[in-house]
Amino acid sequence: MKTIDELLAEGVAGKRVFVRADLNVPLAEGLITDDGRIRAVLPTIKALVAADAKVVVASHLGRPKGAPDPQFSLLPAAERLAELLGAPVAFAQDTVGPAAHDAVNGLQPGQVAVIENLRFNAGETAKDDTERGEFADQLAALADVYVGDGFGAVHRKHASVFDLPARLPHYAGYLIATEVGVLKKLTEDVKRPYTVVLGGAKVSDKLAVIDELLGKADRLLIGGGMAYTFLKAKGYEVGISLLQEDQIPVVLEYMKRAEKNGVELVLPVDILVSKDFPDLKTKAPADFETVDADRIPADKEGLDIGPKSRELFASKITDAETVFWNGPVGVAEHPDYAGGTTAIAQALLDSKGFTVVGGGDSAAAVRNLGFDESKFGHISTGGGASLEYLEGKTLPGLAALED
Ligand SMILES: Nc1ncnc2c1ncn2[C@@H]1O[C@H](COP(=O)(O)OP(=O)(O)OP(=O)(O)O)[C@@H](O)[C@H]1O
Ligand SMILES: O=C(O)[C@H](O)COP(=O)(O)O
Repeated sequence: MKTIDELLAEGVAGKRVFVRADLNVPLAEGLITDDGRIRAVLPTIKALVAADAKVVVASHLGRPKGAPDPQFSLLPAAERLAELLGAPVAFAQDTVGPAAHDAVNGLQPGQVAVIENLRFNAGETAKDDTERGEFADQLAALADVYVGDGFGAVHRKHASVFDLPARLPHYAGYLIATEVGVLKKLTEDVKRPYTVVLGGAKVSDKLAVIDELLGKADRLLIGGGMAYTFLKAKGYEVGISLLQEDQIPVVLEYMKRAEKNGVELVLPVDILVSKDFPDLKTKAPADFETVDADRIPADKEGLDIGPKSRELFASKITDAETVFWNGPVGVAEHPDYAGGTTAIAQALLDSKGFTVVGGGDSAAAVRNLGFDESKFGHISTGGGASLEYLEGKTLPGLAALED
């Protein structure tokens, strides 16, 4: 894999460099609640600016359905990027149309433009190779060189991640190089006990990862939206909690295999439940109660792990030599449901081992809850991406950067 240092050594002045970043930041009413993913790509952008490249930054944001959708505009991210760079950033209101071409053609060496959300185009995420390829051709027309630095999206076989680098000279940016360097440590010679904590809301994406982790981790702690499919598989009522009903047979097989392999599979023993999902805008106090995990009322949903679970999970984290954590264990954006996630973050800090936090929302939760990110071994910008890397899968966005 060629790195950006090689590109800089070859000389990039006046060239149009396409930087595929992951600027998929959490937003509340159009305001960025955590800019960690933007800050993470700054070293690459700054180096290209200093080398007098014309820098074209592209990313997805959220999951729009292949057409423009104002709530997913990248404009707030472009504005924050300008603030962080301390320099103007041009913003194109389309991705490969006339506005994008105008913005790129208007760049002077050392200037930066951001093009609109890649997923406003169906070609970006298309399953069909030809459709994705056609969109990649349109993106390629905007640049001379490709730098892949959107680590959070390298597990996606998308046009800008997988097909575009095949069409341009391609290099890995500093963020990807750092992320891969750290995560590699967790795939080679991992120190034991090795605890993995899984939470979050992308349940169907992340359940599959457990398959591999059952052969690698010593302890698997399941919280967040993922826990309810396991509790349901145990025969418990889960009310209106997040549930992946079709995955129950898979989860039952995981539970059997964990026992056979001697992997401790730890589920919450108590849950904070409510009739309503909390209001994340007003953060108005929630109406919740704490119940044992086998006593979730049929009309309520689980929104955080309870105090007994926090203690149980912490005990499996603090004496581990290696800890990987992806996904808030509750709806941590709301103060009433942030207690579980706070307890997990604190347990990682109390652990004597090497700790890695992975994921956009997990990293945001850690920072927004007031933890000092420098105290963790590594905070990865990728949740799904880091999990799939740990699974040992070939990630399309990394494979595409190989020569
Ligand atoms: N019990 C729950 N019910 C509903 N949502 C939950 C629950 N627990 C956690 N969540 C939500 O999960 C979301 C984060 O999940 P997600 O899987 O996206 O994690 P992530 O760290 O961002 O990883 P990635 O980078 O892959 O997106 C948060 O918005 C949080 O509110
Ligand atoms: O948040 C993430 O994990 C990345 O930005 C990828 O987003 P996606 O899961 O919508 O592809």
